[in-house]
Amino acid sequence: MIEAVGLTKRYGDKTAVYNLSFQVRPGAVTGFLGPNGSGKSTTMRMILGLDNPTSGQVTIGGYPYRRLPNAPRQVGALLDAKAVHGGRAARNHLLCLAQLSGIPARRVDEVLGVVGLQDVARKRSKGFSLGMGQRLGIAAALLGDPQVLLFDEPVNGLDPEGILWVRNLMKALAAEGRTVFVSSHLMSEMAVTADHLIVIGRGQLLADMNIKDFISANSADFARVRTPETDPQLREKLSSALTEAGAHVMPEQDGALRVTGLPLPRISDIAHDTDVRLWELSPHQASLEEAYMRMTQGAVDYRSTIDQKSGLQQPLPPGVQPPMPVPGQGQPGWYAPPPPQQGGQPFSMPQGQQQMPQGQPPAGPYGAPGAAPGPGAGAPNPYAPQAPYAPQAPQAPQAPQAPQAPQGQPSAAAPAPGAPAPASSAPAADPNKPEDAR
Ligand SMILES: Nc1ncnc2c1ncn2[C@@H]1O[C@H](COP(=O)(O)OP(=O)(O)OP(=O)(O)O)[C@@H](O)[C@H]1O
Repeated sequence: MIEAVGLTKRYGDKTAVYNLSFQVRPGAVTGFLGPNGSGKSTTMRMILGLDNPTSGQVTIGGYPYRRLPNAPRQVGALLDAKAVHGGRAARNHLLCLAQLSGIPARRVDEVLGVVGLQDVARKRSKGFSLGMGQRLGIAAALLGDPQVLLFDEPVNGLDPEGILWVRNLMKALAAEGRTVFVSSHLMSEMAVTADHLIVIGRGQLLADMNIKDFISANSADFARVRTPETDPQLREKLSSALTEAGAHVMPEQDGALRVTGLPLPRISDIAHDTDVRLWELSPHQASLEEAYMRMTQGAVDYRSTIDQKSGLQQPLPPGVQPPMPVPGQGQPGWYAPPPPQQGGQPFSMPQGQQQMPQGQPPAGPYGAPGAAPGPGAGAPNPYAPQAPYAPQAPQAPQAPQAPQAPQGQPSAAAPAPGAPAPASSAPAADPNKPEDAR
């Protein structure tokens, strides 16, 4: 188990992590989420002894990483896939790591097979693609057959087959009782991989809960209502009647209406009373992405602006409307708060219609996709069936409270021997400036 207590890290004036306390338990995949610059990599570096906390502590199995007996056999990590000697062949890179940790050489061939790199084992890693580099980093993490594994953005650059493989790998490792802590910005992937979530924003804990609880706590169910396309006036008529009855109604791109704040039977009654026929009236649950966006919207530091293309844009032809926002694509305002709802959820999802799948770890050990038979490639390749996942629309954001400005001294990074290299850094900001809110 990984346990952080009051973990704080400051780089000069910049507070990267503030007073984080959480536990990452064995036997589950724990997703580590947060916007860019929220402190995920910094936290992982502190877990691995690559950075010293300014205050607080983090332990693995009760020990700080640097005091862990034979740490590389107990903890494996992928922090930065580029942190390899590019002139060294993949196999030699792993052999060096193995020798440093007293791991037998045959294990190197095993992990090369597991990640599907056996055919390029003797090639220099500087010629590797991003995805091949990720696979090599994962191989290094698995080398010591550790009980605790940390992965920072492991699916970066992987092809769809590789993403599926990593998903199954994480689940299989957790099913074997290991502690698996994985950061990612790919919400759809996290939704089908993680059992538990730790979410941070601006270095502070925003949520530490089961993934299903996270979605229900941060999103509202909604109804999709579709009126006959042949008569657009019916849509307007129903929309006004629903709004009058207290619903929040948003048009969707395909002509349907997204309705929150009223139970399904009430929507049906209103449609009947206003003499509007319905082509669809269906219950929906928000996705992890929508729940995440809602929770973290107030903690996003780096936000894009609309490209005005000043002087470059052709005016729209007469009668042509600008495109509508698409749910889940993050347009400003899409996650705006809906009006208050009475009694919480407008309606509940019927049993068996929950869209968040639970982890379904493959029965056997993990294997790489497309791994040709070779040294150590004997592991079966479990493409476990995946539960369906249908992203739906977002709801209201809740701005997290701005952290207090903690007092403390910056401390220098000090990599531990045999541990992965730290991730890159960015310019510091003044934590006491109002716009930084730290
Ligand atoms: N060595 C460093 N010196 C100064 N500031 C740093 C250093 N490392 C990280 N930071 C700052 O700490 C904050 C957290 O960075 P960190 O890399 O941990 O975020 P992250 O959540 O991993 O981001 P991303 O999702 O973009 O990878 C950022 O504002 C970053 O600029």
